[in-house]
Amino acid sequence: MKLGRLNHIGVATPSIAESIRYYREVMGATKFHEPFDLEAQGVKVCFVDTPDAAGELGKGTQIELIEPLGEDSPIAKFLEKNPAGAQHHVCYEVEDIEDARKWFEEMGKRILGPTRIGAHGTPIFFLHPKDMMGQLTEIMETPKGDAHWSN
Ligand SMILES: CC[C@H](C(=O)O)C(=O)SCCNC(=O)CCNC(=O)[C@H](O)C(C)(C)COP(=O)(O)OP(=O)(O)OC[C@H]1O[C@@H](n2cnc3c(N)ncnc32)[C@H](O)[C@@H]1OP(=O)(O)O
Ligand SMILES: [Co+2]
Repeated sequence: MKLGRLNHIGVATPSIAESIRYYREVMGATKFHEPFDLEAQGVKVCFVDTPDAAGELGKGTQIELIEPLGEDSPIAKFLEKNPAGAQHHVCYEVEDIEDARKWFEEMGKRILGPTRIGAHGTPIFFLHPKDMMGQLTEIMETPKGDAHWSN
């Protein structure tokens, strides 16, 4: 497996509305995507764009704001421990999600649940933070047709 780009940083927040204000007013962010509910994953999601190396918005790493949705949201307990919100996970891209799953399984890393469709509409899975140097790690298959794998 080859490490791909850092697709997003997951940031848990008690309020996406408040976080949007923060990223706009304090951090000077300008590109906010429409928040949406991801019921199957128990979160409300809002992507905030950061510029890529050329200063362009649209291809750079995103901030993924996630707010608990429903009773058994997987981030509810995390927010109890971090009531103001906190950096929650990182998401790296890979070329082939099944190849990546085998790679980590063979190393004995705990994969949290089945491979499923994530917030970008592509297959993802999570790796337990205790097996990943303390970092909850999301692996996401690069959207097909994304030229960056060709270079
Ligand atoms: C998929 C849609 C979207 C996308 O990008 O496509 C998302 O990213 S949605 C993101 C929300 N979904 C998930 O996080 C799913 C995977 N997460 C889990 O399965 C759980 O959150 C889990 C297993 C990581 C933690 O479970 P729980 O919240 O019940 O907490 P525990 O007390 O059992 O945790 C055990 C141990 O891990 C430490 N921990 C918990 N969360 C994190 C974290 N985000 N980063 C680092 N460490 C974490 C926790 O402190 C416990 O450690 P201990 O030393 O035992 O206290
Ligand atoms: Co994520």
